[in-house]
Amino acid sequence: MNFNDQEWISEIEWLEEVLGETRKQLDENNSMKDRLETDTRETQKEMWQDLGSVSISNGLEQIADFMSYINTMKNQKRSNEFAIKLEEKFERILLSPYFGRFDFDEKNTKVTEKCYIGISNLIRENCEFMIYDWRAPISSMFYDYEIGEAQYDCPDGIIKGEIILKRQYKISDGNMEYMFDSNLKIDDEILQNMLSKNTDQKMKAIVTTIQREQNQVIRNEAYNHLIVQGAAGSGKTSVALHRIAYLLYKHRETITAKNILIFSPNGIFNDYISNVLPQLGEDNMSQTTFSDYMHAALGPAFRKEKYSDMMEYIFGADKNDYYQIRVGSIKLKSSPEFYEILKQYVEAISSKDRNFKDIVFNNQVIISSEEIKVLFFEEYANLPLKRRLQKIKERMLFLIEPYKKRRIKDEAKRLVKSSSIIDKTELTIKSKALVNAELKSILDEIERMTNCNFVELYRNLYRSKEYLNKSSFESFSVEQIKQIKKYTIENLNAGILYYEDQAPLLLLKVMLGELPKTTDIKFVIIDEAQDYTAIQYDILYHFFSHANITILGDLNQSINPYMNVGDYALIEKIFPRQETLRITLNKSYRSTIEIIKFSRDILKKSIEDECVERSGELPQVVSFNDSEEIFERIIKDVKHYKENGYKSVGIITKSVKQTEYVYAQLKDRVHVNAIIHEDDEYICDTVIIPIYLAKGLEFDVVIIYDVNTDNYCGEEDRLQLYTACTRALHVLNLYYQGEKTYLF
Ligand SMILES: Nc1ncnc2c1ncn2[C@@H]1O[C@H](COP(=O)(O)OP(=O)(O)OP(=O)(O)O)[C@@H](O)[C@H]1O
Repeated sequence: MNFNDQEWISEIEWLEEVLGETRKQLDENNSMKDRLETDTRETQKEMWQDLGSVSISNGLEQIADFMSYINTMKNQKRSNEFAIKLEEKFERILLSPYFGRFDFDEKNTKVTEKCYIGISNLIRENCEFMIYDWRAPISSMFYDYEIGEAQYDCPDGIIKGEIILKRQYKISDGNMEYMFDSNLKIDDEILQNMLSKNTDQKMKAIVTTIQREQNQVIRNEAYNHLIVQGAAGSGKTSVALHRIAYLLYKHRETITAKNILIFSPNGIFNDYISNVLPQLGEDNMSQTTFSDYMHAALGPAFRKEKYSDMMEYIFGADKNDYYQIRVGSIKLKSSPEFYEILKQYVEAISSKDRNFKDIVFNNQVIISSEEIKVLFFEEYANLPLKRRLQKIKERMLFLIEPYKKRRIKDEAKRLVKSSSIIDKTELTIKSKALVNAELKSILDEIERMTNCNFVELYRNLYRSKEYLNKSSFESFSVEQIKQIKKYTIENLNAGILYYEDQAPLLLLKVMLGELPKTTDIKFVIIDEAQDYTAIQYDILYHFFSHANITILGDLNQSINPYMNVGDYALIEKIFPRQETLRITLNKSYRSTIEIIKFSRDILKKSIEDECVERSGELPQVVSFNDSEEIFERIIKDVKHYKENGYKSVGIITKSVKQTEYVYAQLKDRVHVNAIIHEDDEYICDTVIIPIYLAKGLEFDVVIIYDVNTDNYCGEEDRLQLYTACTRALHVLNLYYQGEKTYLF
């Protein structure tokens, strides 16, 4: 759209006014910061001068003075940190103060408000908003409405009116590059422009082009928990991070970034997303992986396998008999049936009579078996088993105590009479020792009745005939179940906890009441949600039942064929239904139409999802005579694409083993990097990487190494291949030698 001179001039004037106001506020802030720094130095100096004359006589008074200095310095530090944050904010505004504007006629008022939208608020002394933060209630209309009737929700209620103008800007280094009116939704032109760029850095903020359906997720607070299913590239991770920024703004009085925790697939991904919140002017939230969180909760016992080691085993190990048992074990323990059985098992052991016996000491019944049963089955029935048994044990020991004391006294008298002990300490030690020996069998009995050893209970599950049998697991043969049970017991005996046993053991601990809930985390984000099992969700819900949980995933990207959620209905059984909303994001933003179409064909199901109309090269599937020919082609490709301005090239393999092999072949012939550990740094360059570490990432160019029948041989490889293809923004090439996989 062309602007007449007057319109352009008034926009430039407004930009100057905004920049001028920002500079003024920046100067004021800087003067205040200087003053604060001087004050802090002065306080320190004064304190050391005063402390230099410490004396014993006025000690207390000086402690009070000292505390007062410390408090003053703490306040000065806080004010200083605040001033630094403000300085950063003003500097950000000077570079690009706003990216959008809409003019809003509020109903029943005669005023039209020009709302400029940027990363942060800019407010004049007279309280006029020169820029609204994109997260302010009024700003939601920028994302939700086109020209015409509009409304927004604010603390005073719903405000209705009409949007009469919508405009977008590109301002860099304080200069207006362009602006245009967008009468419809946030204009595809800007979006297309953003999406067609090459990735030259970690993940970026999308605040200027957030789409309406994405905005619904970012700002949704009507439900405690959200489950977001979104196609590959539909912006789930971006939405998750912008939601965090939104929550930090909305609840700034009560929460900080420390109260938000994101569960992501691995350290590479954590690194990849680490720039988004700082770009939005916020501190990064706490980040973890389920594996790390679980390992900490399980404690130091056992050699615990890492998630990536399990994945490597699944994709890289020889498929011998042992492999079949291991994979069977992973499948069985990740199944919804196993989850149900584990719950039934806990229910059963929690209500099983533990053969309670009378506690008799010195011919006196201290607590009868009937009384213990009343405690166990009635009085403490609402507590989880571990806590119930602990309380019963404490009660028994409490009841024994007076009898024990009396016996010690009697024994001491007897010793005085019958022996030559006169030393009081020796007498106490001896009489206590004698009574403790008498009590040994009783204490052993109490221990037997109240002991709750999780590992033993977990092991017993595999020893029992009742729980794990053919009738519960139709897709497993009797022999397979027998082998899995034996294999599990052997590993537990050897002190090894394979990844598939870790969540069940942890859930057992959780259900029996061993682990407390986490209360300082108020918002939890679970990304790549398809890769969690029902047991893992139950654990997360237990730990974070006080928090709001947002779950984002794509069932079509379940890269672990044996360990995944399978269906969100399972999660809805764990999270209270009335508090949980399921949302779908069905527009893809990442890839060209050609890549999206090619990838969707791999899924072999009809998908109605939309995509941004951006065209590029057709994906190439090329056959070669041997690996060496593939390597030569990859070398040519890397050079070609780099020369043509593409920044990131992902050479995706099946496993770490294959990544290492390809890297060894290429490293001296072309500039490449290899990512092989889950905690490696994200590299925006040419990288060779296994699929399971590449999930969530994206590359300008994706080359999938050797899509032959050896590497992609069965249905269990379909979703991996889909995930690999959908990592590409602009170019996708698939190379193979031998026979091409039948999957596409
Ligand atoms: N509204 C938007 N405006 C601009 N870019 C967007 C928008 N939404 C998503 N994108 C871009 O699309 C790409 C994919 O986004 P993101 O990684 O968040 O999607 P995802 O659903 O998590 O992907 P996947 O599940 O396939 O890993 C990113 O480059 C992101 O910047």
